[in-house]
Amino acid sequence: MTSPAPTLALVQAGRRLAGRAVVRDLDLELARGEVLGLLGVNGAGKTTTLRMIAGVLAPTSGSVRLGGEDLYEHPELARRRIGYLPETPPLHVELDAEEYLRFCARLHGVARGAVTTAVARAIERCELGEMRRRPLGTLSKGYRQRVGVAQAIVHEPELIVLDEPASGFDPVQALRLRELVRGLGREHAVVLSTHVLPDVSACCDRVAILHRGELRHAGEVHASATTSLRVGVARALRADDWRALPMVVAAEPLDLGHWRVELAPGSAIDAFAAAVVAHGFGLTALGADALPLESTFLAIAASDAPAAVA
Ligand SMILES: Nc1ncnc2c1ncn2[C@@H]1O[C@H](COP(=O)(O)OP(=O)(O)OP(=O)(O)O)[C@@H](O)[C@H]1O
Repeated sequence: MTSPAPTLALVQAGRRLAGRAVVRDLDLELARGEVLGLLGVNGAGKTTTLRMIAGVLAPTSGSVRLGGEDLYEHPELARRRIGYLPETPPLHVELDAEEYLRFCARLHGVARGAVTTAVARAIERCELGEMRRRPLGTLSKGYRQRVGVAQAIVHEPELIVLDEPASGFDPVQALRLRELVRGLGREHAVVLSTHVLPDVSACCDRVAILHRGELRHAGEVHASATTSLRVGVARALRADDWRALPMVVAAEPLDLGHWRVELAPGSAIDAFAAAVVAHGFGLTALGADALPLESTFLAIAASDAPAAVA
């Protein structure tokens, strides 16, 4: 039996703009139930990639496939089965959120009788209830962005593509957005471009890092998180003190009372915590260290040497 085609597949996809190869030879796959974070410095090619994935920009080489079907041989797929939040949401300022979302739902092929329920669900998920009757032109940037997310999900698409969705959000809204994206990722395939590394750690299963139009890194967000920990201790320690714990392969101080500790692959975190306590270090905090993603990103951003694709 052949396995089903992934929700999204980029096969050697590339795009030239103004005579220049802006994105080259991208190979990526994404299944329903996964959230992919697309990272890259300004100009890396994220928006161009998202536009190809969303079906609004044709690749000039390779292909983009939705459930195994070429998006450019079947352009109607994008309208019904993909939801896209571009950098600037295409809002009709004179409409209110409810009217606009009804319009979007119909445009994306939601049956007339199902529109009211679909719009109510999108309004609830994006917490737009209080604002649903206000003309879009009078909403704050954060609320307009929420309406932009709502139009991308109102038709329950298989694939949701979000370009910088947290742009204009205050910190509370940004945290809520993380929860929303995680929730969407349980039922859909989600691609999210962002500059915010903690957003990727918090709500993505996988990460792809673009640099100068090439995929420089692709892998699991949490693949190495269990071996790199941020540990708080009450006792003043030297790096050598950590050698007493058999599972520790490296330790470096971060600030007074905090260490980054690398564990040998396969080490159990509860055994490590027990050892820290048994040695009387005075454990005050223990958490996953976000550094692997951050250091990978910074190394790629700083260097033009090709890096491994995991
Ligand atoms: N229409 C266009 N014509 C020519 N070049 C373009 C066009 N659109 C984008 N580019 C170039 O392609 C490259 C990638 O742009 P893109 O917007 O995809 O990057 P990005 O990673 O999304 O950047 P940012 O984080 O700043 O939004 C940039 O060098 C940009 O100048």
